[in-house]
Amino acid sequence: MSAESAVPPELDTDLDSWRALAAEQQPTWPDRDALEAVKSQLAVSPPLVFAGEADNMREKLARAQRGEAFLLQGGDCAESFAEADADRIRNKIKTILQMSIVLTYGASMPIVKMGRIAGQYAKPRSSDSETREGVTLPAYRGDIVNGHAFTPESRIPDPQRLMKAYTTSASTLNLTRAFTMGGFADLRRVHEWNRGFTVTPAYRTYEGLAAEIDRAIKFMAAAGADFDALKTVEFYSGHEGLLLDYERPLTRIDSRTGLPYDCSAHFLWIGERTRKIDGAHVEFFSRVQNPIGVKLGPTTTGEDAIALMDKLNPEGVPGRLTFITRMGAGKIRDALPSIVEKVTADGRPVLWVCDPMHGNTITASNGYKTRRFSDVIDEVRGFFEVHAALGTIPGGVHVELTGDDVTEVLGGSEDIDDIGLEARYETLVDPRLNHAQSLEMAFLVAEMLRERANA
Ligand SMILES: O=C[C@H](O)[C@H](O)COP(=O)(O)O
Ligand SMILES: C=C(OP(=O)(O)O)C(=O)O
Ligand SMILES: [Mn+2]
Repeated sequence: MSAESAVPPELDTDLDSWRALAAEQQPTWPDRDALEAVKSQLAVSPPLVFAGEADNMREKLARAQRGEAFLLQGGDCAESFAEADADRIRNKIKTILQMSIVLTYGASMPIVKMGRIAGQYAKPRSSDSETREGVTLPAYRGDIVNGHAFTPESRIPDPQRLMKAYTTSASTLNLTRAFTMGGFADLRRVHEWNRGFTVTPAYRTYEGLAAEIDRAIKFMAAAGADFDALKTVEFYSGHEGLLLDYERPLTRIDSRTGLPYDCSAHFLWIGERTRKIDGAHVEFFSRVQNPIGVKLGPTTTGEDAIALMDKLNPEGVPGRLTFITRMGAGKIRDALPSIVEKVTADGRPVLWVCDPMHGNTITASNGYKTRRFSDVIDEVRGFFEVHAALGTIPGGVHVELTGDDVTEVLGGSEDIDDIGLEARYETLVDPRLNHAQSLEMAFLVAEMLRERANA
């Protein structure tokens, strides 16, 4: 018996029901024996998260559903093994902490913080292959599958990468936990989170806000407040639940409840390309207890959304299901209302989150895959407008970003143009907001949240 099937038979059957269905976007592993060996190894490796943490997160997301909190999720489009180093992880965490403080302070709203981090290694692609200068090779599908280098050897799916994804996720999560629980995230260090970044207009605006927070904290200290609660922050991990050869072996039976949890992350989302109602991904994630997200692109209908609710959250458990809409700035105002209306009429709760990145991808004149900062902001604005018009709750944003000083998205206060993209275009798949653009976005979203609160 393989280690992967070392769970009670009745649950094993449930967790493997997806195997009878079509699983899109999976690699063809050439070495099946090596794959089975790695899956067995993963199945006996310690879980990366504790099921109780996923339950806590579900409760936090339920608050966001009710408009009592707001979700901020950010991180790379595709994490890479080579870049899972301390500096980059710290910059990413600092950027998300800074954004969240801007949102908390600007909108007087608790922020649920989640990275696209510690597992965001598998990528769905539009095409199975990539052609450069007449040479065609299999597409890069994320570091968990194959290498980014454009050579035949590197593009062969290698099962050993599953184990490397697990160990790199473990070390990334370990450092993330150290930063967020070990004193670094203490609210009294708000200034320090800005150190080391390039001085931009957003950096200066943040300094001003940090000074105000300092003054408020000093005032509260003088008034005798107890600051123990400010020392740590809850930070959750999330990634696209795409590669079932990874997610299934990391799914464990929780000893407290006897129920299955995917212990590769707190939160898993199903992508736009794999959300078919009768597909393997929706079937698999319907069986685990974690909070689950589904990306909804512009072709989604209200009926699709209800079918997903029937399958993924039939009982309407608060916090269980998040719809991450990614329509495009030009489409959201037309495409979103009918979906929200249908879901609202159903009555079961969902958390509405806006991904303003994936519907706004364009190709620059010099060939770079990019996005306009103005389109990103316009999509978030459209998202807030639609929810305001319908009296529903815009509950969060989901963003591709990095703490590094890259040049991948057009615009922002540094006004990056087509040629400017050439300076530091480093992403492996999709363009990310850099540090300054991430802060600018947080200031703009804080304003939108404030307007909503005052409406
Ligand atoms: O991150 C999202 C998708 O994996 C990505 O946008 C697909 O990109 P592609 O169209 O270049 O394959
Ligand atoms: C693949 C992604 O998005 P989508 O499924 O929305 O295209 C992603 O979030 O990287
Ligand atoms: Mn992406």
